[in-house]
Amino acid sequence: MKAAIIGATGYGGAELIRLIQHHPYLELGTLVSTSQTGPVARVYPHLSHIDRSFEGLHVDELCANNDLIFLATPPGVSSEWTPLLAERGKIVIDLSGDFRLDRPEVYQAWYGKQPAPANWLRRAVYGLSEWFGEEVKEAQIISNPGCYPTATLLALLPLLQAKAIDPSTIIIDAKSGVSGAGRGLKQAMLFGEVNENLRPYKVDGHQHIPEIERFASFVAGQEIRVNFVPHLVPMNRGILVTIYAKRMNNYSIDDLSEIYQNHYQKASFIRLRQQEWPETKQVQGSNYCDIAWHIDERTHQVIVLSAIDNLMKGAAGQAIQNANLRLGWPEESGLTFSPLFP
Ligand SMILES: NC(=O)C1=CN([C@@H]2O[C@H](COP(=O)(O)OP(=O)(O)OC[C@H]3O[C@@H](n4cnc5c(N)ncnc54)[C@H](OP(=O)(O)O)[C@@H]3O)[C@@H](O)[C@H]2O)C=CC1
Ligand SMILES: CC(=O)N[C@@H](CCC(=O)OP(=O)(O)O)C(=O)O
Repeated sequence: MKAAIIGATGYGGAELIRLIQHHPYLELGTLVSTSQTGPVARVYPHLSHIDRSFEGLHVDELCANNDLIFLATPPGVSSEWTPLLAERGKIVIDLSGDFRLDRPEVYQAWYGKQPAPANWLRRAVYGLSEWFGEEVKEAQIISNPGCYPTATLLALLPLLQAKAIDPSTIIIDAKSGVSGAGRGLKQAMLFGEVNENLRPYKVDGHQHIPEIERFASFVAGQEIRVNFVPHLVPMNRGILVTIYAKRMNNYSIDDLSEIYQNHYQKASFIRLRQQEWPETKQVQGSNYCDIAWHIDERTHQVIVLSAIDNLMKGAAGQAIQNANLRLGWPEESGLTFSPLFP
């Protein structure tokens, strides 16, 4: 199966190239760039062993030469291209936020971009693989989750489903490495401004809030609002979220362990850590999500920690996991390598 990448010059695109190159069933198809032509090595010297070039975006040619199309493009791009590709029968996996929200006005409010038409939004399946894998198997448009929502929802959903926490008390404290912001030049991402700095941002509203609330509400069966504050950390890769919520129904730490074990017993990429706290270094370069939990018996507060690599489980790794599910291959195909350590 040939897989094209639109946005192949970005960080998500480069990670997809790396993963597809080692995939047992996928082959690199067209590598689309709207700004670059010429060899991949000119943009990414670390990929100089890959004898391929970037090409412009020509829809008919792209669809004729590829089976599967990944979009790793900024917000507002996929909403335009996905309908054209899907109408030509292609499977589309979108790494951007364009198809994660079901209501166009909500997308417009949080992303400030023109949304895809509502009927197209409804056709997309949310690719949080461990929760919606059965739907992904049948989907033509797979909307890959955001990096923060992936780390957050994987930790939060089992507790919401089990009614182990009070849904009105959820606080999500999140931290990300700089690759989460993409490869584009931005003054705020200069070494001198990021190094030795810990920066909260979008405290007054991050675009991942409605995505987290949509799927938390769906699983809990009630409308949920969360507090979410992201921080930029001077490291390349990784996300760590710490979630706080009030315990309900007097659940014990053993009950929480049982909830997580029951839910994730068959999930190859979820590593449940008991009394060992997740760290970004322990998942770096891999598709794992490490989750641990604790109850403060004095305050009745549940504390859950979750770590992923934002470019892997938070983007390209999960996109490949979804391609595997969709195409009927073992879910782990091309993703079984261990984290890079140290
Ligand atoms: N970085 C991360 O950790 C994560 C990113 N995401 C999402 O994935 C998507 C890609 O992210 P990332 O790789 O980091 O971003 P980058 O900024 O690194 O790359 C985006 C790429 O999109 C291409 N592009 C820009 N404008 C257009 C356009 N109008 N039409 C077609 N292609 C265009 C650019 O390539 P060129 O100019 O060569 O065409 C660019 O290389 C984004 O939506 C992001 O929000 C999701 C989860 C995690
Ligand atoms: C560190 C950093 O800047 N991270 C980005 C991650 C967003 C992202 O990946 O975009 P989607 O909305 O498409 O998921 C941010 O917080 O905006």
